[in-house]
Amino acid sequence: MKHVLVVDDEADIRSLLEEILRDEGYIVTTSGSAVEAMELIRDAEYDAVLLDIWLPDGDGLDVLGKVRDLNLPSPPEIIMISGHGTIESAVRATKLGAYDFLEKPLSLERTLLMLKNAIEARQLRRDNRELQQQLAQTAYVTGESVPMKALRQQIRLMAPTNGRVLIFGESGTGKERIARTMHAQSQRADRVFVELNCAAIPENHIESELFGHRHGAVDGGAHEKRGTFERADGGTLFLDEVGDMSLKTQAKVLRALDEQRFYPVGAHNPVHVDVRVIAATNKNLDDEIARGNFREDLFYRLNVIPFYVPPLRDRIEDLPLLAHEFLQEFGRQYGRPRVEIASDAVAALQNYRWPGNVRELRNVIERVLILNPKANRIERKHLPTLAHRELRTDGVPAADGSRGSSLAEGSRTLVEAREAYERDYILKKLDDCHGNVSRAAEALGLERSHLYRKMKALGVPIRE
Ligand SMILES: Nc1ncnc2c1ncn2[C@@H]1O[C@H](COP(=O)(O)OP(=O)(O)OP(=O)(O)O)[C@@H](O)[C@H]1O
Repeated sequence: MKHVLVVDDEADIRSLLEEILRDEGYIVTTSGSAVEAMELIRDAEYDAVLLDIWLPDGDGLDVLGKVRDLNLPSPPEIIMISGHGTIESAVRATKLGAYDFLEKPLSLERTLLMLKNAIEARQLRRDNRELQQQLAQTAYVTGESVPMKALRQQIRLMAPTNGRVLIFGESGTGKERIARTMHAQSQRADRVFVELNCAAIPENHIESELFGHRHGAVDGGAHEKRGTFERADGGTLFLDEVGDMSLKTQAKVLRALDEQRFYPVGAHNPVHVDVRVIAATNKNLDDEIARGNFREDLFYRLNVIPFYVPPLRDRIEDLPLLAHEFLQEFGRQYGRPRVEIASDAVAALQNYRWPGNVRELRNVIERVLILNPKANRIERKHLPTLAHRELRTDGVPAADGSRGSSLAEGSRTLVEAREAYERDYILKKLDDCHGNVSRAAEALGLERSHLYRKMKALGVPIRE
């Protein structure tokens, strides 16, 4: 429920507004003085303040200035109330940052509408700030291994240019993270970053997802839809799993990249856009080109600069840093900011091959925290049993010298056992189908996009 503070020297206006606003579902606090209003604003969070300009112990304008000086993390929207002869001050107040002003005698309809709009504006500002913070939080790439340092250097060089980048790497290695970091360091940082995962969308929908459609152009599509290219206008479009597009869609994407314009499905006029495209794939596109599945001209258009992200097992020295980072992230999220991880647990984690790469590590750390709510220190015994077949046998022993044993001898929960079974079964079907996800999906009785999402969630590497 939204909280409104009414500050007015006239008692009957205060009580009238209080009654009406309560009926409208607001929580209402009232005050008749400038000093008290300041105290209230300092002590509680209000969504909006209706503030009279004339107060017995001060001026509404002073209150406005003081609220601004408080630098509150989420300040209220302030609507000034002016009587005769104070309209000029009210106009000045809006210049000083008040949302708007209302004249006495108050119109009920106008007051309610303005209050609603002010509260919505505040909410939008908050959402926007949160989005910016989220973006800033994920806009860096952790890792001190040689390839990760080199990648960071490449990002720094490429980000400010408009150059297209194609990122290669197994599932979960951090390709999207790299794309977001590039966007955050680019001149488009204050514009949108739009992601489209070409593998997660059924083949016959990709075109309308990318380019949108006009009224009635798509089955069941009674309304118009803006595609990802249009939504990304001015910003960055991240095309994930770009190797999963049909040849027909590839031809359209090629044209859109060349001309920076395209035709939505069923449209007669083109839409012009200014979009930077960053693409990613976990397929070997050279092979796909040789097999006739991927257009060579599109490959060169996208691949102005190639970025290679190595799998986690090939930069296992990055694991301790990543594990600590995820521990801190989830520790904060679950109200345990001081939780630590023991070095034998880190060593055991380094002894695993991480087929699902950094995503799998992040999931494991979150799961360990949830399943051990009392542990302030994560030890080896707390780790789940990870798939035995993925333990390292490449001569890289864990710090404690162990090799080839499961991470923890503890018993599995039902969820873990089911996940392990599902993972093994999917891997077996993939083996049977020589890694072809579409055929494995058919054999398992699943939609390809559904199997794809499942593989991602279970940390099954996607190597078609
Ligand atoms: N270097 C890194 N530092 C911190 N977090 C990372 C890093 N790399 C990956 N992550 C985290 O791991 C998870 C998976 O990363 P991301 O989605 O970028 O991988 P991806 O290669 O795009 O995967 P997919 O190919 O399956 O789409 C995300 O939560 C991401 O924030």
